[in-house]
Amino acid sequence: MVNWSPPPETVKKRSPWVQVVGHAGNFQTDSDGRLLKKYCESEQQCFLQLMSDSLRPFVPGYYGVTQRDEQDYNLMDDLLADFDSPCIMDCKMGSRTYLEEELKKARECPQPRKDMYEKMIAVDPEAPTEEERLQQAVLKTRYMQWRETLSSTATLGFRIEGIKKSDGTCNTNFKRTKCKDEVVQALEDFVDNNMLILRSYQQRLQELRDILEKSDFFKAHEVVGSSLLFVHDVTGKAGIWMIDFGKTVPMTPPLTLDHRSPWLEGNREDGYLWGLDNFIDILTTMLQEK
Ligand SMILES: Nc1ncnc2c1ncn2[C@@H]1O[C@H](COP(=O)(O)OP(=O)(O)OP(=O)(O)O)[C@@H](O)[C@H]1O
Ligand SMILES: O=P(O)(O)O[C@@H]1[C@H](O)[C@H](O)[C@@H](OP(=O)(O)O)[C@H](OP(=O)(O)O)[C@H]1O
Repeated sequence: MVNWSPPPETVKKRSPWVQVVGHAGNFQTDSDGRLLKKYCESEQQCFLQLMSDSLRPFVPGYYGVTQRDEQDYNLMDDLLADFDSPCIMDCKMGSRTYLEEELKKARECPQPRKDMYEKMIAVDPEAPTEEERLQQAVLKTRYMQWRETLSSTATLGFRIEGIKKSDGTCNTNFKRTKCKDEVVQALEDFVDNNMLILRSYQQRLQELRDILEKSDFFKAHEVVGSSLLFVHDVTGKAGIWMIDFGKTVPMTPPLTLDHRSPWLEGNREDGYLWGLDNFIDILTTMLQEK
């Protein structure tokens, strides 16, 4: 028997997976270019529906639930697997980052959080109210609203959460990146002024918008806290995918959302498409000005 192995140059090197932002300890990798994310039932329900929705090309492939060390995980494609030392950006979409349900619960049973108070004063010691200062704690919804107005979430309907460059540097210090000029600067730095990459991203976002406007899944879900993951590498390859459906919840039929109308409590609008429109406009202006 002859043992054959391919010549070294044809063996594809897989870049190791890296997490840009999000909860620490939520992910594990496997050897097949797949990722395990701690099981969340609502996320599983979304993935199951997305696999037969028109949005399928814009989300990681989903392979069901798996167990490791007695913990359940949702198994999905590692979107970085086909890239060579990728640059990665996580942008949280929408004008609201907490569910209406969370607001209701916070009113019925307020649970002020000390960790969020600490995170708040680390950024702005003046931000807490007198009452919050006395309690040394803030409600989660209050913290989330504060984060929205401090960043571009409230004014543009999306915000940059983190950027990891191909040289390994990682920046998650975007809490105060709010106005258009600051967003543009961060985007220019992310693509290293490569207009071909920027054009690919603009086209991919336009394709995504076309599909979102027709998707049955999207119409029927409040999409909160979900991100777009931007990935490109030195070969010029670039892609964008929707990730994180932990707070994407179904509307009660026949209710639907347009994802552009301003949020008024009770209407459950999330501002996702409003944010995407703004994102596309920003990229278009950047390309015109070059
Ligand atoms: N399918 C994927 N392929 C590659 N990287 C991924 C994938 N899903 C998530 N990631 C990485 O993990 C990070 C966190 O992902 P995600 O938002 O799903 O986690 P989370 O813990 O639910 O976050 P949050 O704190 O916003 O709730 C992303 O920024 C990205 O770097
Ligand atoms: O980015 P920050 O400022 O660190 O704040 C976190 C961020 O808003 C996460 O999206 C949120 O998790 P969810 O989206 O799952 O609500 C988390 O809440 P948590 O601490 O309750 O997990 C916050 O602490």
